[in-house]
Amino acid sequence: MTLKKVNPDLEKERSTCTFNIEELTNLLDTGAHCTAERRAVEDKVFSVKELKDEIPDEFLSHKERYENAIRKSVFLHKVLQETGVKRGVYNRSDKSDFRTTYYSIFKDGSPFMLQYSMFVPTILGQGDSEQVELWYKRALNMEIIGTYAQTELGHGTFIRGLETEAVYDEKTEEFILNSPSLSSYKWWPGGLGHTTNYCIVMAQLKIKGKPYGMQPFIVQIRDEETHMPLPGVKVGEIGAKLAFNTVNNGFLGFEHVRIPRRHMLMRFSQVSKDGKFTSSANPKLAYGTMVMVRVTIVNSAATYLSRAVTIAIRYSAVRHQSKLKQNEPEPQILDYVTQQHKLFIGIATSHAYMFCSYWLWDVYVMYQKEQNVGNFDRLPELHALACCLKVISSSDCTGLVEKCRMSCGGHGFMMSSNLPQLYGISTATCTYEGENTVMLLQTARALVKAWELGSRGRPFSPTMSYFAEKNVPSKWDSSLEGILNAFQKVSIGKLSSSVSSLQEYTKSGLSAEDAWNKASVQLIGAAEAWGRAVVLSIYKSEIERYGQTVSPALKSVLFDLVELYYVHLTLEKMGDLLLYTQLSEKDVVSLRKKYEDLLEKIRPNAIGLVDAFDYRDEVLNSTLGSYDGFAYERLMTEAMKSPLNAEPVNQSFHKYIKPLMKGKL
Ligand SMILES: CCCCCCCCCCCCCCCCC/C=C/C(=O)SCCNC(=O)CCNC(=O)[C@H](O)C(C)(C)COP(=O)(O)OP(=O)(O)OC[C@H]1O[C@@H](n2cnc3c(N)ncnc32)[C@H](O)[C@@H]1OP(=O)(O)O
Ligand SMILES: Cc1cc2nc3c(=O)[nH]c(=O)nc-3n(C[C@H](O)[C@H](O)[C@H](O)COP(=O)(O)OP(=O)(O)OC[C@H]3O[C@@H](n4cnc5c(N)ncnc54)[C@H](O)[C@@H]3O)c2cc1C
Repeated sequence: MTLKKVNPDLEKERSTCTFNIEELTNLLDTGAHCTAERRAVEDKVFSVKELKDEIPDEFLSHKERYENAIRKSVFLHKVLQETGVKRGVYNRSDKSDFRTTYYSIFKDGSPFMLQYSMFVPTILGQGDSEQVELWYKRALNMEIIGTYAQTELGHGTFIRGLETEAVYDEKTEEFILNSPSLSSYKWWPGGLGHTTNYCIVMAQLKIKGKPYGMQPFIVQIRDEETHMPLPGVKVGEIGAKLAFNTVNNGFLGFEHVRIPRRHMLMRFSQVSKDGKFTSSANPKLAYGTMVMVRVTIVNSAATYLSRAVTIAIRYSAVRHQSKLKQNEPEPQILDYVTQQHKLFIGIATSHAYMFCSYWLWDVYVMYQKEQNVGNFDRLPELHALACCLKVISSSDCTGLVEKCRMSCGGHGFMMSSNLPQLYGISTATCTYEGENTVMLLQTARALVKAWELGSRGRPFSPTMSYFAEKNVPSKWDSSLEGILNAFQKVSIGKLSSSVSSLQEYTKSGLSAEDAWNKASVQLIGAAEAWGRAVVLSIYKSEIERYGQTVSPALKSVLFDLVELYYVHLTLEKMGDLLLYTQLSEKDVVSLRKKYEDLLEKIRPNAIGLVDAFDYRDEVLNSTLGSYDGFAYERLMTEAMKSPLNAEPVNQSFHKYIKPLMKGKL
């Protein structure tokens, strides 16, 4: 099929863009040098023919998909090694550490994913210098391939309830790993099924019968030559899932498997040869990898959404349907304001979380530096931020990815659109690395503690400082500052009500735990409200900061999106605002008009805004979202790849249908 260069609809759209697309790309990539570096890596990666799929993945069997994913993972590793990309070392954004490039090769994840995302970072974060020297090099060279094995069949959320044991035997200076029950089997770790030969096992340390809490151990599970499971190791794959079907998530059980003492990662806690335990300065340091991954999820969530919204907006610009005016041709569906309502918030939300993720990453890096000199003061706030922003970014972005899929009508249901797969990998972020409700409850725990300490005169940490302000009623103000203040009032109101309920429930005789459980719906509301106030504040302040360095044309568009985000959220959360602020019906009417004006203002820049995410066709992997906009041609080309289309009549006709038709069954 010969294609014209670009669909005229998209050509027209690109001509109405009011800002410099490259300037926005550089800003989103955290610098022009990051864009250049990313494009150079992409040029290299996408020129490798072995990394291209001849048959779409969805037409392969489960086993074939796994084998194909392994083949590509190996080629990709080689290419990334040649380009000098540091695997296992995170950066501020998915794009600048090439996660996005990496994942464009696998629509459903890679079996090496956990090697890079958690195995190597845990060695770096939890190993002492000697252990890092030994294991990091081996892992980087792929001499060993590992995963992070924490979750068990019986427990994921409740880490203290994990059952896998590591019992120290001082006679042999070894730990004995054991899985005492079916529910203690590790369940979920990526790559564990048939890919990894080592793993970090989080297990309950016991010395002379005394428990010392969960600690990380590096455990060999397969022979380095034959890849056979080692004696006492029971390992396999957990089966088909909603997504992540090429990640090779696995199960693992131990029958008294012995490992050397120095295989416990000992940066923070140590066990001496004679079985003396030295505790870390803060027992929660063993949970450090989870904090780091939660921080990175905020950017991943924004990136998944930016891919989905690019596909949906490009498709909406080339798709014509129905009639707006009787005597005119069918309009582009992007001209329907309801379509703009579904999609433009996707661009703004992606920006909001991207800019917040850069800020959060900087907070994390700052904490790391302080932690290295024994200062853990920032950890409680960082933990609360990582939990809460992980939750609202993953749930908002996943909801909007699904909205993007539905906004493409029937074609959004096609696997070749890549929207179902994007939904799959996005919704997984709501569960992994801490289930979202549980993470909100962790956030609420930190907020209630801060509130109670604050009421006794203790200072609030920076993102909670507004708790100190008196919640006095003031006139509604629709400026950005006014809306931010209003959301802070909602946050204070919800937290204050939750704390009152907790106090009332305990006063009425409930235990602290029962009171907490009874008030927990309110508590997760308070946690979410704090997260909203943080995101509104950081998104605005980051754009104000960048606004001073970018061109006036770009600054104006960036603020259109900030305003859209603010007004959209105000209308969405109207109930809360009516309860806790002076918002009136008149204000709502004028905000609705403001919202409609903003959609109209953003409309000419819609394609420019998604082009600025700078996703090559190979990254989007979508029949609907390609840069040239030839969606129908691509849909047909992909349909022809269905194995059923290889022959005009399928054998099942002769075997079953014909006898049925002839009444000969
Ligand atoms: C680089 C180039 C090449 C390209 C390749 C790139 C590839 C990279 C791809 C990257 C993509 C990323 C994909 C990642 C894939 C991830 C796959 C998934 C992995 C997992 O899911 S691993 C398992 C995760 N599991 C969890 O998250 C479990 C959740 N549960 C918990 O975290 C906890 O148990 C809890 C938070 C629920 C707490 O439970 P509990 O009540 O038991 O708590 P405690 O009583 O023990 O403690 C409460 C106090 O401790 C503080 N606390 C809790 N957690 C932390 C923490 N992590 N840090 C600091 N402090 C913590 C609380 O605040 C409490 O403090 P207080 O003072 O007592 O109030
Ligand atoms: C795609 C994917 C990849 C994963 N990869 C890995 C991996 O590589 N390594 C690894 O170790 N793990 C991995 N996991 C496991 C993951 O971390 C856990 O599934 C997650 O932490 C949730 O724990 P759970 O499954 O035990 O859920 P549960 O805790 O059983 O949650 C079930 C329900 O109970 C509720 N609930 C639980 N506790 C509470 C509470 N205290 N208060 C209120 N409600 C509660 C939850 O809100 C939820 O509604 C992965 C999971 C997925 C889906």
